[in-house]
Amino acid sequence: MSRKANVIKVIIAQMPVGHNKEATVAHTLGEVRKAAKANPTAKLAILPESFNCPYGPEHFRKYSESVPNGPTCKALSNLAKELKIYIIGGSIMELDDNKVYNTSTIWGPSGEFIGRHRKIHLFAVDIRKENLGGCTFSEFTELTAGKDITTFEIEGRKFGVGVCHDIRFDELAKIYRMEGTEAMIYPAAFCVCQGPMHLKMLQQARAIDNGMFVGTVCCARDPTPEYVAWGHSMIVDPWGQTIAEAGEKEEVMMVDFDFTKVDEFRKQIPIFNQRRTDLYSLVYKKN
Ligand SMILES: O=C(O)CCC(=O)C(=O)O
Repeated sequence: MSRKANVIKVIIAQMPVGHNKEATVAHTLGEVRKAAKANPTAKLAILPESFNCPYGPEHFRKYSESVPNGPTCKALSNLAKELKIYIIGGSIMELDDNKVYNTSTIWGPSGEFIGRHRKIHLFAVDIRKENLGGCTFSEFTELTAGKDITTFEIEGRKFGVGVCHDIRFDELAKIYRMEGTEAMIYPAAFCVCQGPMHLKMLQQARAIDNGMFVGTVCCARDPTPEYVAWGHSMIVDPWGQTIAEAGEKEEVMMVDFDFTKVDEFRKQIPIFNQRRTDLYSLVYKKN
């Protein structure tokens, strides 16, 4: 068996999303290119949720395209090949058989399509909170939910992918843990209401529950649309410590995922093996 990497350097690209899809994609991928050239040891780049489409149900179908052969996918594939890195392409709106999915695509260093994660838990809330402005939003009118979990490996370390609201479901993260995942990545678009309340705590909870890295890569703040993104992309280590956090604006961070922390946490706090599976169980009903 090949040796597992101890540290994997990752580019976290918190980017703004405009109304001109081509221009947004070109800008985002250009910033990733700059970061990768300045940091040639980076192995993976991650983009935000809905990174080429303003986050609102009225836009989803209009901006949707086919996976893996649409124009945004081609651009992601070409960039991965040019830079010889892995890319988790945030998410885009995928059109398939007249249905629209919120889909994260994953690309390998030869530009190959490794897989897709269709957001499993569609987002719908109606929150009223003094001082935070509240949030009423639903993806259910426009989107279809995915059914499958998605993992892939870089140098012997297993990454799992969810999309934004998927992070609220501890069962899903546990299933990924049962599949051997060591880092969960959630391209996200938390807004200014739930972001400050929950984003960090959710990441810490999923990380400590499962002894794994948990990363969110979010859209940068644009105060003009109805849905105002919180920004604050963040990487939390298996011990629940925040090792990187962006502000609210466009920002590219370089983050070392030191996987020896996963090994240490799992050895020193062996809760996964202490589960009372004689008393309870969690089952992934694979389709
Ligand atoms: O779960 C939340 O509060 C936010 C989720 C979200 O913004 C999304 O799924 O895009």
